[in-house]
Parts: sequence; C-alpha cells; structure tokens
Amino acid sequence: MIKVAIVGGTGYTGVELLRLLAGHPQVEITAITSRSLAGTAVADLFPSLRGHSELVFSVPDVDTLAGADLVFFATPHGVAQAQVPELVQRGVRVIDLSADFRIKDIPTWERWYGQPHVAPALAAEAVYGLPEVHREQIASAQLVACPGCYPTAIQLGWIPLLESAAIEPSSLIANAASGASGAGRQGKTELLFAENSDNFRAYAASGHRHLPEIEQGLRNVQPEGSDPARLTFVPHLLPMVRGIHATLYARLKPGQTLESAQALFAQRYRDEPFVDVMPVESHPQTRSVRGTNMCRISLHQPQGGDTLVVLSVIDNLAKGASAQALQNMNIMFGWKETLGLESPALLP
Ligand SMILES: NC(=O)C1=CN([C@@H]2O[C@H](COP(=O)(O)OP(=O)(O)OC[C@H]3O[C@@H](n4cnc5c(N)ncnc54)[C@H](OP(=O)(O)O)[C@@H]3O)[C@@H](O)[C@H]2O)C=CC1
Ligand SMILES: CC(=O)N[C@@H](CCC(=O)OP(=O)(O)O)C(=O)O
Repeated sequence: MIKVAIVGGTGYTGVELLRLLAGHPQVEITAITSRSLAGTAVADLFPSLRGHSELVFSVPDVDTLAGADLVFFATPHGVAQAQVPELVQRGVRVIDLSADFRIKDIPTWERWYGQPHVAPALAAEAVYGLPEVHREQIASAQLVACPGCYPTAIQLGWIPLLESAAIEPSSLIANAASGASGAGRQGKTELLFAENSDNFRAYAASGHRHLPEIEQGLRNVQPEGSDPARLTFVPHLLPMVRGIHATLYARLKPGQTLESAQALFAQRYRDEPFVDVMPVESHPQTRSVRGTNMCRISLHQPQGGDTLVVLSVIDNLAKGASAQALQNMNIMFGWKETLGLESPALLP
C-alpha cells in the first residue's frame, strides 16, 4: 500500500482520480485539497463517492503533502511548478496532470502559456508520461508530466507511422473534437447548457497551446535526420460530456498502402494493453472508451488516394488525464499496468 495525495480534488480530473483510485487495491488516499471547499466532505460534494471516501477537503499544505509517497497535481497550469520543487526535494514522487512539465523548451512553454516558468530545471528532468513511448523512464521517474488530452489521442494515432517514416512529416493535419469536460469544472459562459448543447464549433483554430506539445512528442519518435513533423491542429467543442474524436490526415510516402500502415499499427501496439487497433475502415466511437483508459484507432485510405486517415478516440478525462495518470502510477510502483483500469466502457 502507498499513501497518495491529490492537489485539486474538486475539479473534473480530481474527481475522476478519486473514482479510479477507489477501485485500486494498492492505494490509500491520505489527503485531498481544495482551497474553496476546505472542510467539506468529499462525499457531500460528490455523492457518487458516498461509501467510497471518508475524506474531507483540506487546504494544500506542503507538510501534509510531503507525508505521501505520491502526489497527483490536478490543478490549472502554473500551480504545480510552484509547489512541486519542495516536494521533489523531500523525496516525494509526483504525477502532474497539468502542462507545467510537459514541454522541454521553456521559451516555447512561456510563449504558449503566457507566463514565466518558475521551475525550468524540473521541466528538464520530468518524464513525459505517455507509457507507449516512455515506459522505461516512467518506471524510475520522480516527476511524471501527464500528456494533455488532445496530445494523447493525436500522438497515439501517428506514432507508428512517424517512427517508420511511412508518411510525409510536413503533411500532418489533425481535426479533433472534445467533450465539454475537457474545459474543466469552472463556470464559463460558452459551457452553459444553452450555449453548448445542440451546437458544434471549432475554437483556437489559429493556434492552440497543445500544438507545441504534440509536435515535440511526434518529433521525438522520428528517426534521426527526418524532416521534423509539422502539424495543423484545429480543436472543436462537442455538445457532450466526455470524449475526444481525432481525425488525422497525412500523405503516405510512395510504396506505402493502407495494408502496410495497418501492419505497422498492429505490430507497434501488439503488446499495448490500452491501444486497440481496430480492423481497417472501422469507425471507433467515443462511447466505446467512455470511463476507460483505452485508445481505439482505425485507418482509412479514402478513394484509394495517397492520404491516410487515422481515427483515434479516447476519453479526455481517462486516457486523456486521470486514467493515464493511474497507468503511470502503476508503472512507477512496479504494479501490473492495468491494475484498477480493467473495466470496459459504460454503454449505452
Ligand atoms: N479536463 C480535462 O479533460 C483535462 C484536464 N487536464 C489538466 O488537468 C488539470 C486539472 O484540470 P480540471 O480537473 O479539468 O480542472 P478544474 O478547473 O475542473 O479543477 C481545478 C482544481 O484545481 C484546484 N486549484 C485551482 N487553483 C489552485 C491553486 N492555485 N492551488 C491549489 N489548487 C488549485 C481547484 O480547487 P480549489 O480552487 O478549490 O483549490 C480545483 O480542484 C489542468 O491543468 C488541466 O489542463 C489534462 C487533461 C485533460
Ligand atoms: C474542450 C476544452 O476546452 N479542452 C481544453 C483542453 C484540456 C486539456 O487537456 O488540456 P491541458 O491539460 O493541456 O490543459 C482546451 O482546449 O483548453
């Protein structure tokens, strides 16, 4: 058993962590923080956790957090980088769900996030928590930076092709749509039922902060000497709660076919418990991954042309955040990677 603390327990990724950890046999949650609801019982705020949690929210306090073996940060950007250095110094392991430690190039982080980075040395040390690429480094990491939700769906959809140089790396286009829980639990006008339901729209089409994270991850898997992966990324907001559907377009290199691409995916993800390569020309649905750590992928070659379309779906709060954080925890502590993550999606 390890002791775990969560900073940011009243948000959507925080409560998803609580839901998943309630079914994990190796974890005892010793602290969960909220500045605004300190003193409130977790089960009063989230009745879904009645009978599963006796915890009460407390204000973040470094001495309390340092009593845990592992601390999850489920907080907005900028929070973890201010608090993690002391915890790391005191020997605590940390999984950060925010973007604070994902990007290695600090000027790039500062430009996209619009604030100075206060812990650049830790950003250099942090391991990017995409197990399908960094499993070995995650196992021994003290600080893991969990990938963003769009970056998870998009990277998993292109990694086999870029590793094998099977597509033109400068031809990449990603259209991805997310459920509204991706925007967190704070009140925002555009997330009101009357604004978001029965509606569909793109946002940040001229530049979203996940772009540099995705490009960094894709370039990292390319063979040395390749032209760097370049991406056009347009996110959309869907009138649903959970799920990301990414439609990825790339030009196949001469000699590559739908069948050769499918074989690359089948081989690359053969032993991955959380990537499901579906039969060619399938249409994965967000509903098939709801509440799970699964990424389902399928490939298409419309009209037999030279464009390969990859469809990739995840649950933004699960494989896109909290369940992937648990997968990382399982790897860090040497447990079976699927522990606490085995349940299939909720249907209908
Ligand atoms: N929603 C999603 O699908 C995904 C989110 N993420 C990332 O995960 C992180 C959390 O997201 P999400 O759960 O949606 O966010 P929410 O806005 O729903 O929740 C944020 C939480 O952080 C706490 N918090 C806010 N400011 C501070 C602070 N200065 N110090 C300590 N605690 C603070 C809040 O509680 P209180 O103010 O009471 O302290 C609240 O519990 C974000 O960085 C987000 O970008 C990553 C992938 C997917
Ligand atoms: C629908 C929606 O608003 N989604 C969020 C992405 C949330 C997320 O995963 O991103 P970070 O962890 O990098 O913040 C957005 O586009 O800002």
